[in-house]
Amino acid sequence: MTTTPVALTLNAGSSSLKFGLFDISGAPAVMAVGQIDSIGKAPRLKASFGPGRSPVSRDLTPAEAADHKSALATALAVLREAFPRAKASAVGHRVVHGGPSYDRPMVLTPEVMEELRRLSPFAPIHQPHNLAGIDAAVEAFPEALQVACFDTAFHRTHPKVNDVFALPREYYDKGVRRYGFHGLSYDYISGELKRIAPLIHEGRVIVAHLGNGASMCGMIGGRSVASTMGFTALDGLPMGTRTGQIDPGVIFYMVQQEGMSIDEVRQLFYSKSGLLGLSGLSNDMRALEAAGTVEANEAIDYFVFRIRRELGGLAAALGGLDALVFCGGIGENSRLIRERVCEGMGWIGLELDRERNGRNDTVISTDMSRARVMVVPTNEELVIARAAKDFLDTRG
Ligand SMILES: Nc1ncnc2c1ncn2[C@@H]1O[C@H](COP(=O)(O)OP(=O)(O)O)[C@@H](O)[C@H]1O
Ligand SMILES: CC(=O)OP(=O)(O)O
Ligand SMILES: [Mg+2]
Repeated sequence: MTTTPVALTLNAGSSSLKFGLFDISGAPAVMAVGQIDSIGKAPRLKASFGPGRSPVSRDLTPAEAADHKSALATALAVLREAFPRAKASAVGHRVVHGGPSYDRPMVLTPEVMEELRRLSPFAPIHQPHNLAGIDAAVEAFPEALQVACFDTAFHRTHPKVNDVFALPREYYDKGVRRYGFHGLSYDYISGELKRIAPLIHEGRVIVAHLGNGASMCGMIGGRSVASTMGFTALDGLPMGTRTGQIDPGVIFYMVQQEGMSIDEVRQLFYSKSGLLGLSGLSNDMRALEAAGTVEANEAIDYFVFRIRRELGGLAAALGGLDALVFCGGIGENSRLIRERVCEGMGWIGLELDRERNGRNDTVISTDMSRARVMVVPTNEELVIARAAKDFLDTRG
């Protein structure tokens, strides 16, 4: 049996499971990363195992990933086959909701689990999967340290004005607040900026995490000041299947005039709207860019329009802008979206260099641009692995 300490990371999304295996004898070094997409529909596995080993990319049978639990079993089987002697000393979990009090990773105890279960209604398409992943991991690795890393934790530095809704005060005390999400991604980007662009890191930065879920975060000195997601991961930008910001009056209309139940409205807002709803075609930006239909183009127009609106709003909250950073599947890969977001944004100091953008360079603004535009691939798994290692180290 190997003596190398290893951490497993699990990141259960609404329809995907991302996993990583890290050697944590020093700074976490990736041994394997992978993901299973389209769980419960047409599942597909992708995994890579470092230099000299062939990556895997194959369709799974429906039974291999019928739900998150079976997807986890499949992922573990793939990892065991690739690293038969590895034994996880710690399992780090991405947990979307940490509520008002968790502002850093936590070791999972029965008390913490109970609090996280209580938060499930706040993140209905994420939290139950995160918790199911934890239960399954405890069963599979009973001796490993189980660590939760929260999407909300990074935003606990929000000033109160960015934390409240204009509701009677009692609801704030009950936890009805603007939490903000994608914090592991923002944490990673903040750390990367400190490493590769320390002066920018000290300044006013807007990070656009544009994936299937999408949000933006305004930071000063690498700390979150404001973000577009609020009480749940439904607010802010339109997403693959989520509405983003919407007049809450629409909910009353759907219930009272369309005769929908609250569950049906939830389904509609979380799973049938966003890019999918507007395009009538797909939640996948690649498919929309390729389609060229009026509806697909309108979906892209709305996505870009809302990003640009939030950019202006966040810049106002920060008192100016020193850099815009793109990350997430769309932010890291879509030249078109980046170009359209930055088009005509000279007034806010952004000037894109088309060639650099076309090459996916790290800096994609011109040398004359007052604010820098950057593409920084995010790495939520590494943030989780670091937290797991820190806990293991402090426990000796
Ligand atoms: N080359 C590309 N061009 C445009 N969009 C892309 C490209 N590659 C990936 N994407 C988009 O990225 C999104 C998924 O992002 P990702 O960050 O992996 O999502 P999540 O982690 O939230 O599931 C999808 O909409 C996908 O179409
Ligand atoms: C919080 C959230 O929206 O997460 P994801 O992007 O994984 O859906
Ligand atoms: Mg994501």
